[in-house]
Amino acid sequence: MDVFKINGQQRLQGTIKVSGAKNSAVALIPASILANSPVTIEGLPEISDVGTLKELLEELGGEARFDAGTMYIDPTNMQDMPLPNGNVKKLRASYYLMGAMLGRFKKAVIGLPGGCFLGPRPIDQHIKGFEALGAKVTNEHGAIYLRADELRGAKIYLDVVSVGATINIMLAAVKAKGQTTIENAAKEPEIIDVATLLNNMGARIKGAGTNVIRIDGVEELHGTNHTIIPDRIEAGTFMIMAAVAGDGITIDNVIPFHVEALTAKLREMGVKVEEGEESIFIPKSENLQAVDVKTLVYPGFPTDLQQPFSVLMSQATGSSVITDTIYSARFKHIDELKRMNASARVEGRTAIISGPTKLESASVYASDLRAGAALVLAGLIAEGETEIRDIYHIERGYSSIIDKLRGLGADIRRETLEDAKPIFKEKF
Ligand SMILES: CC(=O)N[C@H]1[C@@H](OP(=O)(O)OP(=O)(O)OC[C@H]2O[C@@H](n3ccc(=O)[nH]c3=O)[C@H](O)[C@@H]2O)O[C@H](CO)[C@@H](O)[C@@H]1O
Ligand SMILES: C=C(OP(=O)(O)O)C(=O)O
Repeated sequence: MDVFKINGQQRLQGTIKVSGAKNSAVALIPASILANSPVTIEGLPEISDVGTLKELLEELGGEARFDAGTMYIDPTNMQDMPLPNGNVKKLRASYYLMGAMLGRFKKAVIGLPGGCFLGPRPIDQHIKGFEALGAKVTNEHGAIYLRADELRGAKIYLDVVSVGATINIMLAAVKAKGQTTIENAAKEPEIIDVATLLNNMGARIKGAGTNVIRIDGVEELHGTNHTIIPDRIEAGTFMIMAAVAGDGITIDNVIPFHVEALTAKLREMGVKVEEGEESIFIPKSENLQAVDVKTLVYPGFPTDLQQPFSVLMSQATGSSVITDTIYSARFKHIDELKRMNASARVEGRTAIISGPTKLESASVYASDLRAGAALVLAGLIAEGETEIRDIYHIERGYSSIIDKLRGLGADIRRETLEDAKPIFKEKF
């Protein structure tokens, strides 16, 4: 069992480069299943979610090679193998195999997805979409069975604005007969990225990035080359790190427009954010002031940044409040931060954090991906050596994190501990 050890209170300086977006990568890779010739995706992050999806494509009989951020995928010999267990349980985004396989084979058997536990994460809107397109969908012993004689375009109104359902319905609809309309669609940049790949494969999708997406079905999709967008959540994590532990940090390979909600909150706290075309510079921050944050669907403040942001709140003067309107139980990191001397409490969907507090090192557990990111930030500013367990969560989403942080002067290393048993079990 590997852990991260961080010797805190080193001031960080320099340039850190953001990798390709995890939440695009995990949809772009399954989208390749729909092509009748090879697809190449460039700029992919080297994270375990990408490795797991590569293995899943291979389980389907596809050929996939991954080298230096570029994945070559030949989907021509893939078959509709059932995937009820195993790798599908390791990540949330295995649900995209449902839409992609339904679109290509008109049938699929996919185990219910894994990923971070943040409260209930139903997939009823995905299923509603597949059924509207003509699929019969059943849940048998924890696996979803999908089958359609023919997929026909339909008008689908999402009851909940869902990133996953929006992309999954796009994947299933691109080869359906006729027009599909997704109303109340999610608008995240990753949805535009997936639509761009699909359109370059020959699909006809309009409106991605707005709340109404129209898809005119086509007979065939072909291979293409695609370069992924930068990861706005990784960029945001580094911006927060720069505000809390930096002596001047440039975040490179970021689209400043994608992180505007965070930039606005940082400025409200007193952080200076200097935007370039594809970079952001944050000088040393002083006299941070408490703020309140409410997570919302894009372009609102992302739920995926509220956990790292809570560390910054612990260093601000006054009482800050975070309300997570997307997930009901995304506060497991708060107990771990309290072990490090943070002054915080959780009330329902809200965390109240008072500061500024001097954080102290402790042995802590990453209960999920962004909880892990929050603990890394806390370890960077804490006095003494912090040990973070269950780091496999962090490695689902942060590419080369040790090397990147060391490049700024952080004292962080990975160590193997024989006795470290994970306490937050993966949801297999
Ligand atoms: C792989 C990926 O892209 N993961 C992201 C994606 O997750 P994911 O796609 O799972 O999140 P959704 O946008 O679907 O979920 C948003 C909200 O809708 C609810 N819901 C969703 C689907 C459904 O069928 N029924 C339903 O009730 C969820 O419980 C949640 O409260 O968007 C989340 C919200 O920005 C991010 O935190 C995740 O990092
Ligand atoms: C919740 C997240 O990921 P996933 O949906 O893959 O579990 C995340 O990226 O913060």
